Amino acid sequence: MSKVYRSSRSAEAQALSFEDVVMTGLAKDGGLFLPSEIPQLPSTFLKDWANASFQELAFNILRLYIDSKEIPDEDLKDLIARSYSTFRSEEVTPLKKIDDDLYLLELFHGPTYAFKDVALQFVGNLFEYFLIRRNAKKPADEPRDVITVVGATSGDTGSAAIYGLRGKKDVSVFILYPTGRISPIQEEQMTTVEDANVHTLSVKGTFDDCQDIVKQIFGDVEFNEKYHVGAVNSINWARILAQQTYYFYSYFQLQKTLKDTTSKIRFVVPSGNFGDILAGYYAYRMGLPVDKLIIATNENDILDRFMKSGRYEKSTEAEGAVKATYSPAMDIVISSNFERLLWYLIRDTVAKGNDEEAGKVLNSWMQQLKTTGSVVADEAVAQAARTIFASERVDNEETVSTIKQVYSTHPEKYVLDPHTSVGVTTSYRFISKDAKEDNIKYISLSTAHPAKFSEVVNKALDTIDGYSFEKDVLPAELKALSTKEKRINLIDEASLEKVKDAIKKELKY
Ligand SMILES: Cc1ncc(COP(=O)(O)O)c(C=O)c1O
Ligand SMILES: N[C@@H](CCOP(=O)(O)O)C(=O)O
Repeated sequence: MSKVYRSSRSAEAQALSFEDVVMTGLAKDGGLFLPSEIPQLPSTFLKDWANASFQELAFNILRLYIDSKEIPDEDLKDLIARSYSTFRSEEVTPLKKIDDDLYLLELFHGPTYAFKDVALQFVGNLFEYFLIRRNAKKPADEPRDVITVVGATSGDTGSAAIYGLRGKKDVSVFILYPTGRISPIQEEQMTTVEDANVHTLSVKGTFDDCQDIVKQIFGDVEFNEKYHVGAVNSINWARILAQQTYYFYSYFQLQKTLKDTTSKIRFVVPSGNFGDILAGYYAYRMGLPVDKLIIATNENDILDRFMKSGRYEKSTEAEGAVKATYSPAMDIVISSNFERLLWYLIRDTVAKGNDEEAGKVLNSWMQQLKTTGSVVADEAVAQAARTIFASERVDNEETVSTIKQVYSTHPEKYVLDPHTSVGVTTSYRFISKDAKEDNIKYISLSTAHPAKFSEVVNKALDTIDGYSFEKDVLPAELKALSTKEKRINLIDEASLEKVKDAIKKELKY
């Protein structure tokens, strides 16, 4: 059972608790925290867990990673119950049949209509739980423990983090987003929240610039000591952990629908920062019978190129600049969580099972990536990735045409969001190559509600008779946002100092 965490870049194992890892976010050496051993599922889990609710499954999985001395059973159950009581679907993440071989895992039934809610509702409650416990032990004359959350978003993490943390005592939230590169509804979701502990910074630059500034803030010892910086991005291990539940839940849901336990199950995941699919990798390593994890990228295709060539490098076009695509939340060049996967792959191959050596090799690769923009992985590492992962790249035109095709052929006129469409396009490419006797079923992750991306959805569907965005797609709750006042704080340059100054100005200490 894994209870010890280490940094992906450090040679030394650090005996860190789950609480340390969650509250610290990023390791001091710039690496990501990961469990050195991945816990294994009980041998009877396929039978025992098959009929569990989402909440029961979440408990079973989290319990394998979090010691009951750190969070007792009763408290963990309460955290889980509160985190998923805010979802509009009783199942939390229901499965929807699209075709005989294709199912959509709808992850957008939380407060902000994006998959991030599944983890960030829980992470918000976790921060609060740890802070209440820490402060309860403090004498009245000592300063209270606080946390200053600093996060970067390409649109969805920001609002999900804000809705997970708004109004929470001793927590301040600062979300950086790239000016003009998120959808209007995403900006409204973040900037219309009135709680005094919530702040947004619209930064002139790309998501990668924002993510880079956030990582630099974590590396700033003085700033960190004063403000106690915390992470809501998927660099925070708790995000990856909480996302594992829906792989298990959908696996069992599909098995029940199929009544044929011999089917192979593949997950297709629209990917950017690699946090969502990485949760699937942990589920697989724990023992969930997954046939393949398929990475679906948009035209920002660093992950697809790695899978095909073993080279992890920024695009050769325009010095690796990010492209603005129809699936903007995935407009990311460097996928921060890919580092966690590389650590396991390196350890299992070139480092011959040695944790310290894996950290050393990965550290040198990450330095090389930073300085030259490119790393060539050992063939053994690339091969190890290919044993479970596959990938495809989807362009804007295909994204739009799949939205149109699914709407036109599905009996309920199902509307995909553009990120989900990248996954569905990828799924159809695989399905077209499968033989019937392969007996493969695809679960494609639906990562956001289509209403968040009106421009692309309308581009696909506007010419179809009878289609109406307002009537068929837009929930009243999101429609109401446009009438609220936005608080926009512009940072005119992607500058660490300017962001730090903006945070200091708001916190006033
Ligand atoms: C709607 C949507 N789909 C897909 C992704 C990609 O997920 P990940 O960054 O975990 O790979 C994101 C952003 O993270 C997103 O917001
Ligand atoms: N697509 C994300 C980018 C941040 O990714 P994260 O999973 O690391 O928080 C977003 O929508 O903000």
